Amino acid sequence: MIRLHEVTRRFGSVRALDGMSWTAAPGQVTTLLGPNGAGKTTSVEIAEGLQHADSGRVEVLGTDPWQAGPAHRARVGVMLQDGGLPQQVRPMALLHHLATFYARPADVTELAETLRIPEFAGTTIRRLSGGQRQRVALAAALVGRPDVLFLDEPTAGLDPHVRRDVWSLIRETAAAGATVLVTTHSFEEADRLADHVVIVTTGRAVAEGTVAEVSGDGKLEDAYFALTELADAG
Ligand SMILES: Nc1ncnc2c1ncn2[C@@H]1O[C@H](COP(=O)(O)OP(=O)(O)OP(=O)(O)O)[C@@H](O)[C@H]1O
Repeated sequence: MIRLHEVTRRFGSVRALDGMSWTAAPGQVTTLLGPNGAGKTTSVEIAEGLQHADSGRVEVLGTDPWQAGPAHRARVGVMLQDGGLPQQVRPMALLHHLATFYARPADVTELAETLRIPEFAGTTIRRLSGGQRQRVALAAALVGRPDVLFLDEPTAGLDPHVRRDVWSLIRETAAAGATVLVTTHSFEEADRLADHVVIVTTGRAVAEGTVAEVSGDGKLEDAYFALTELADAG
């Protein structure tokens, strides 16, 4: 479970988070949608324990992530946009190495096959294409079989086959009981994946619920534009 309640975070005069509240439940995919600068990355980094909140309450797996120790962090998987991967290593060597950090890691061979990593297993990470690198970053986030998984735009730049496989892998991860949080700018991705949608703008959540609840009688896209334009005007 991830829970943010009335969280604030300032950078100088910028109020990145201005009373941000949302939740993400186990066994569900929650997608966070919102314009550039709305506060998605800041709220996710706070939930990951990489940044602290100025005020408000943050709880992940029953713990304040900023105070949490290594046992908590081992239960959390993170996929960052630019990967943060070592450059001179081949993908399988990296994944086998990461698996040794966990008590009950995923089956590395199976995980790699699902993400079609064997296609480029002989290439060092430095020489991979953006999409290939992203697949390795996703495998790295999943190898510890995390209870909470944070994915930042997981399918941006992926080809349609791989995107479809990544979507089913994300659904399977949630079906196995994990709390999965996905930030995205894709309405299609939110429609396909989300059990729960949160729309954020100017540092606050302005809607939260199932796709049907948030969309009302129209499409998710229409609700998004109405809600984010309304908040900007206010
Ligand atoms: N370290 C920082 N120093 C100064 N300002 C920051 C910092 N981090 C974030 N901000 C500001 O806080 C606001 C929210 O940024 P954030 O990265 O959370 O937005 P986002 O919703 O993730 O945007 P995007 O869709 O572009 O990734 C922005 O105005 C951003 O410029």
